[in-house]
Amino acid sequence: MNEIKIFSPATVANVSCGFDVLGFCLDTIGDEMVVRKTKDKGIRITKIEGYDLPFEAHKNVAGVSALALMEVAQPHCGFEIEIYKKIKPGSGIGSSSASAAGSVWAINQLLGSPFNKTQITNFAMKGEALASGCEHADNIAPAIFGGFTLVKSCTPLQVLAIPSPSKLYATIIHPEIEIKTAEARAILPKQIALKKAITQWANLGSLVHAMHTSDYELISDSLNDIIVEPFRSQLIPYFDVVKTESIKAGALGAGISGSGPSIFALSKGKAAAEAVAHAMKKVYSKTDINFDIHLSKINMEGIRVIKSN
Ligand SMILES: Nc1ncnc2c1ncn2[C@@H]1O[C@H](COP(=O)(O)OP(=O)(O)O)[C@@H](O)[C@H]1O
Ligand SMILES: N[C@@H](CCOP(=O)(O)O)C(=O)O
Repeated sequence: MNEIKIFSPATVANVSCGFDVLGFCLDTIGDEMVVRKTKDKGIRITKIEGYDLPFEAHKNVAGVSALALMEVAQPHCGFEIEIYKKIKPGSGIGSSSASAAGSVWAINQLLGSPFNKTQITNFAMKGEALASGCEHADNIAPAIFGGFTLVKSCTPLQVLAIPSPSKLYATIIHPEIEIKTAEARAILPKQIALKKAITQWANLGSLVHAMHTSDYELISDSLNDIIVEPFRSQLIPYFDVVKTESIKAGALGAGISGSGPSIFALSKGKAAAEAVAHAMKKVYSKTDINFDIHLSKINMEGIRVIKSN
């Protein structure tokens, strides 16, 4: 195989109570990338469509993760990368992760799959660190493993695949303001009160249990974030109204997607997710903020091949 075209999905990180550890993979929104072998060694980004992003490999997350893989793999060829960007950078649904994960996933395929998913995640984290200022894998892991993932540890990297109930649907609204992940991290407190930590890890534990047992009521009861959301929600206009209206419309829960400004809701079944989309739209329609909305089932496969030759 000399060339591969892939779909690299958007992802929702944190999922309310799982800051930096929990995430899930979306099905209906993602970037496309073409990666091909070249005789010249090294990584070249030859095309970027959709958004204005750096072409220099060491400044683009797709290049940084690819270079990390190359350093270990030392292949006898190089690679050129084309990025067809559909996920707006800074939208909170893993735009940088889709590129960072996509390039290494594709190169691994072209090299005959010498690395496993955990190793690919490790390389991709190097790219993600360029965008967010630190290595976190809660977007990268669901893009590579699919479904819901829990990052038990970053060093050494340990990713757990969490099952999810089959009727779970996500609704995402993206109000068109940009929040850089690095900036949304900088406003967070360095220390938290033990009492709050106890509530948060109880919610995370019960959410993971609920996913294993397909207990939708417990999912609903666990989707709370009392640590990060109070700070970041101030950066998102009408966040509280969108959240309240989503839950009134039938969502199991709603919260900030990644570092925002996108807001996600989880619902039981497509009809409920559509009702939530309607309620979310209604809020921003009354303002001068532009938005786009996505409905998606949980993508259990993660990154996938569109074509190869
Ligand atoms: N291939 C890429 N895709 C997206 N963002 C990239 C890429 N390469 C570098 N970046 C930089 O990463 C930042 C966006 O990342 P981030 O703030 O984490 O947004 P998101 O939450 O959408 O991932 C921007 O500063 C952007 O210029
Ligand atoms: N855990 C990270 C996730 C950032 O997600 P993104 O989609 O906004 O890049 C954080 O919350 O900072």
